[in-house]
Amino acid sequence: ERSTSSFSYSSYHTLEEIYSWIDNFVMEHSDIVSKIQIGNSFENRSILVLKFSTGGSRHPAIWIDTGIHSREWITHATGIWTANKIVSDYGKDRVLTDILNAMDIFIELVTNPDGFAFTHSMNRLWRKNKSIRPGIFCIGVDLNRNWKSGFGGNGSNSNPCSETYHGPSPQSEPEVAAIVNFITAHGNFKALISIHSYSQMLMYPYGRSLEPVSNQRELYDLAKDAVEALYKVHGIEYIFGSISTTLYVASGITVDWAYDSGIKYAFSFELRDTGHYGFLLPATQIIPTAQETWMALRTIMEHTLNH
Ligand SMILES: O=C(NO)N[C@@H](Cc1ccccc1)C(=O)O
Ligand SMILES: [Zn+2]
Repeated sequence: ERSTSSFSYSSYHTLEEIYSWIDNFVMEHSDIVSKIQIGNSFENRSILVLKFSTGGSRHPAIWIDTGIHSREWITHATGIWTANKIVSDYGKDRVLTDILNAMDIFIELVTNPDGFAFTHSMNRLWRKNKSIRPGIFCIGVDLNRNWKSGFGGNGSNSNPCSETYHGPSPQSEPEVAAIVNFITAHGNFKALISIHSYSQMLMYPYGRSLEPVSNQRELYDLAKDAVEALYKVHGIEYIFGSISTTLYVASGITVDWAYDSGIKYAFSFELRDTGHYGFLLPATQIIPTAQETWMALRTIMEHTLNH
């Protein structure tokens, strides 16, 4: 494909189609978007991040990742629509324009490229990455258990055959190490949003313990505003709260690492639905899901800009 005009935002796409869309998208919006390769996956695929910036050297930044769990296809699709929404609304939407005039936005659309390719080729419900190690007879690490913060704790599993296997050590997986290195080197991230599906929840740290974070009240109020903005679009109801109290205890997760690294606005979404279709959400729900999720993301980014 030579342009994004033929790309269907209401369909699910393969890894190759998404990477080709990224190249066209960057070419068509080179004034505001650039592509950064932050590393390579275990099977040596490029790990790509879209940077949205209106200039400046080190603007305070916002991180969004989708697809850390490869079977959660609605998240990549939502990320792609969101990327296009940002370039479409810049200069038109006052709030977004203010955000991008002062901050940079980084979106990693395919955070687990090896697993994503595998969901298209062999196993639609694959969750983990595809790492293999000598003497270990099950494949893959849960990339949402491989982070340093609380690594190996309750709500992660030391059995390599488990869907929540935390891996041999923190950041052992190249897909996690690439993000840690990038965000740490940048040093000026103010918000991180890691997007999963499904359950219709908006959550904040901690996952590793029931202990409230220091700015818990602020995160609660912000999550409440965000899910109200989401609800107004299509009437979809989200619940919200800390991960450990809203969902379950989970250790070694992205948002706990982000929070402990000083990123005080750290959130994790669980997008549609509540289990009717689950991971197999029909493509007809991609755009409605992305539209409502955008209003929540925009609320979180606006708050980050103003605090
Ligand atoms: O995989 C899913 N949902 O996608 N369940 C998530 C729930 C979750 C989400 C965010 C942080 C911690 C835990 C998991 O990794 O267990
Ligand atoms: Zn997930």
